[in-house]
Amino acid sequence: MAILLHVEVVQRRQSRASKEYIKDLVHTFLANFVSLTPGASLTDDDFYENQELMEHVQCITFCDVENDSSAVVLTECEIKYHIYTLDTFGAETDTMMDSASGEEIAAAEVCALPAEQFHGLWESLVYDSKLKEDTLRFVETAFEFSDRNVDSNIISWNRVVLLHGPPGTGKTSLCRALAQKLAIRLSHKFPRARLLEINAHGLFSKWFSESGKLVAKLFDRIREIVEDKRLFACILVDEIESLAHTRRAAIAGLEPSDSIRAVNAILTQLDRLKHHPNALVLTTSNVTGAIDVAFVDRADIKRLVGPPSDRAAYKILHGCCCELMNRGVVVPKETLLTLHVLEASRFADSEGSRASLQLREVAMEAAAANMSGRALRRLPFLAKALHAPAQVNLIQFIDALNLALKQYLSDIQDLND
Ligand SMILES: Nc1ncnc2c1ncn2[C@@H]1O[C@H](COP(=O)(O)OP(=O)(O)OP(=O)(O)O)[C@@H](O)[C@H]1O
Repeated sequence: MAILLHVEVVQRRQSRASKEYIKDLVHTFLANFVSLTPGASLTDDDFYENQELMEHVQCITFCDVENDSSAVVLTECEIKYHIYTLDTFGAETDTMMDSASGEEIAAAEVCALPAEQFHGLWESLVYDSKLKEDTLRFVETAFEFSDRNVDSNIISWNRVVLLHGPPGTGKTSLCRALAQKLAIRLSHKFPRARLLEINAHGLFSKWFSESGKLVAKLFDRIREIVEDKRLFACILVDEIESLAHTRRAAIAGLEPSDSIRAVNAILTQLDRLKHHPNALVLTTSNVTGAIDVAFVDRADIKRLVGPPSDRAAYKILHGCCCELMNRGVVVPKETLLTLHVLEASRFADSEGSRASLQLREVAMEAAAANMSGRALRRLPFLAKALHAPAQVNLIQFIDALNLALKQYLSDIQDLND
């Protein structure tokens, strides 16, 4: 069976060419390649000699659902093209006024998709399990069921996703990346797409005398958006546990009891969205135990998102080092081996593998300490700022990464003591 390869093509905003024309252009260009690596992208640097591509295309990314890293042979692939432009306007904050206190609350952020700010986010997230692919497939299946009018009384699905796990493991980023990916993949059905991020923590971190009304107003606005059946709407509720926290505080008499009503209103309103086949609810939580059982039950897919394993940590640090070499921060540009190549050589020590093996040591130590993806991505910055000479080569930089990691672990230890 042929491998399905999705080729995502970002068309330049100023290009007026038709999608069909861009598709032919890219297809002809790809005939120059024998194999491609899923997750890889081609930009100006890779096709600057092709005038037509330069004029119309900003970036070409390859993704296949089965395989996230090893190369695929083009003649064995069925290629699906997705041609789109990126929205550059950024997010718009939807504010609401609590008329009793006069305080203004940022209730939601709305942004048109696919957005420039989320470009490449999907590819930058590294997980060992098939978390990204599974989540994407789940949502695609939910939309297929809706398309085929599968009776939801017989097979129930709500188009609600819950990602939970420790802070900094990429839950919010994954939700945003998923929304962007779906906006691209489902554009034949939904030519327009929006991401609405509800600030649950902001709405409930403090009691506003009119929380109930604010929730109602917020969902009036969301309903207005989802009424457009040709628009795909992703509603992201970060830190959903803050709803449960408010409920508990109200029951304990620490908050006015009508705050329970406001929280219940959010849950009911989220529930109602399931009647809109163009709406998807994405939620995240740092603490699974504290989430409302009523809510957990509604989510079709609940996935634990943990800190990167040593393999994922290596991939993340590998990507960081390559970026710094590409930008001339670490010079000269040298080859860092991928994990596949290291494994194939059984981690044999040689001139060409030394830097990679040292980087792997750092990755293994970071993973053993359960370092979050967020902390890991910050490590190269700390290494350059505090532990590297002004002119730094790759081996020196990996030494600096090691020192930065040691410092991080000792700072964490001090905090825990
Ligand atoms: N597995 C990962 N692969 C690559 N990058 C990661 C990974 N996990 C986290 N990051 C990076 O860490 C940063 C923080 O991620 P994000 O805010 O999405 O995490 P979170 O789990 O939602 O955190 P919180 O619960 O504290 O809000 C992002 O820049 C993201 O790119």
